[in-house]
Amino acid sequence: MDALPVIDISDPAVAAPQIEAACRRSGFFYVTGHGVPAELTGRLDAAARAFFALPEPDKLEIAMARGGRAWRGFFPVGAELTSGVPDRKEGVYFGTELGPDAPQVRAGLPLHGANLFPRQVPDLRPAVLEYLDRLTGVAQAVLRGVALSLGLPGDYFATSYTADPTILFRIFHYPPDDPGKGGEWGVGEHTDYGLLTLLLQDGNGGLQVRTPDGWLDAPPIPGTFVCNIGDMLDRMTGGWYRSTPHRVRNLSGNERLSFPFFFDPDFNQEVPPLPATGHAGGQRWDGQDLRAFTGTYGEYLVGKVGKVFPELIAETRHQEAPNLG
Ligand SMILES: O=C(O)CCC(=O)C(=O)O
Ligand SMILES: [Fe+2]
Repeated sequence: MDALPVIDISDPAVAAPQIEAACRRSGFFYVTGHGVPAELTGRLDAAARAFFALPEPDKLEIAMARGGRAWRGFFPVGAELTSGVPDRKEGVYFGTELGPDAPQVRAGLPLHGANLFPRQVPDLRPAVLEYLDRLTGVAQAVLRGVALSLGLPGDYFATSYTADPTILFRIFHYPPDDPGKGGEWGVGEHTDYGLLTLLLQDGNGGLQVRTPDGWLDAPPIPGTFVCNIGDMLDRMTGGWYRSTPHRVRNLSGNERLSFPFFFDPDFNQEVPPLPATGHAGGQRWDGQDLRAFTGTYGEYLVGKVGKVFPELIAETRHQEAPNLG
């Protein structure tokens, strides 16, 4: 199979047929024409590198346990499980910045709240918050193209499922491979949960995508984001657009950083099939039937995240959160 396509999203109507082809074929494509300045991504990268270079006790000052049910903060290498196996990566979890008076926080919704930022690297906070803002615009533009590609009005998502989107953002650090350990996975094979992921990766590479023809590298292309569709878009299109398995292994010998931005449906909304996209999908990679699930996106997400961080879900249960799947 050929390399993944590069799609200019500056005019979503022009991009729409290319998006359709990419989503049908591999579910992955590179996004260009997004307008996010290199100055901002450079600032974000520099601040993130400064954070991961701190001694572990400094990083643990913003440990996820401090984030409580908002599920924000730092986790060390080995603390996150993909498909039941610990990943060779460390990272920081962020999301939409909400203060204690936000209605979602008052209502005790899991995954909502204030971010944790390191005091030692003051540049990280403004870079992350600015980045979340810019990437929200990019995601809405891509979804405009997705809507048009499905024969829906361009603002279909922006006026419904993503009028109040669920936004999660992570910064991952993949240490160089330890040759003695035989090529551990930074992230094991998985699909993403929501609508769209926009991934900024540094120059080291290591992301692989499972296509019908086998595993394909998604090498870094400067100035682009890697975009892939998640399980909710797969479900909404009845499998017409595929949420594709992918994984990461850092064999570069360098410190790899990546910055996945997850753009997902409204936490409180159910996610039924889209109108008039009655295409037949085939059997999914892991045999899971995405249509079997009923409930809100938030319920789906909390159930999924609990498998990745078993301790956190236990803590959230302890606090008697509603609606845990
Ligand atoms: O780090 C990467 O390149 C990909 C990360 C990823 O797939 C994820 O966080 O879902
Ligand atoms: Fe992923």
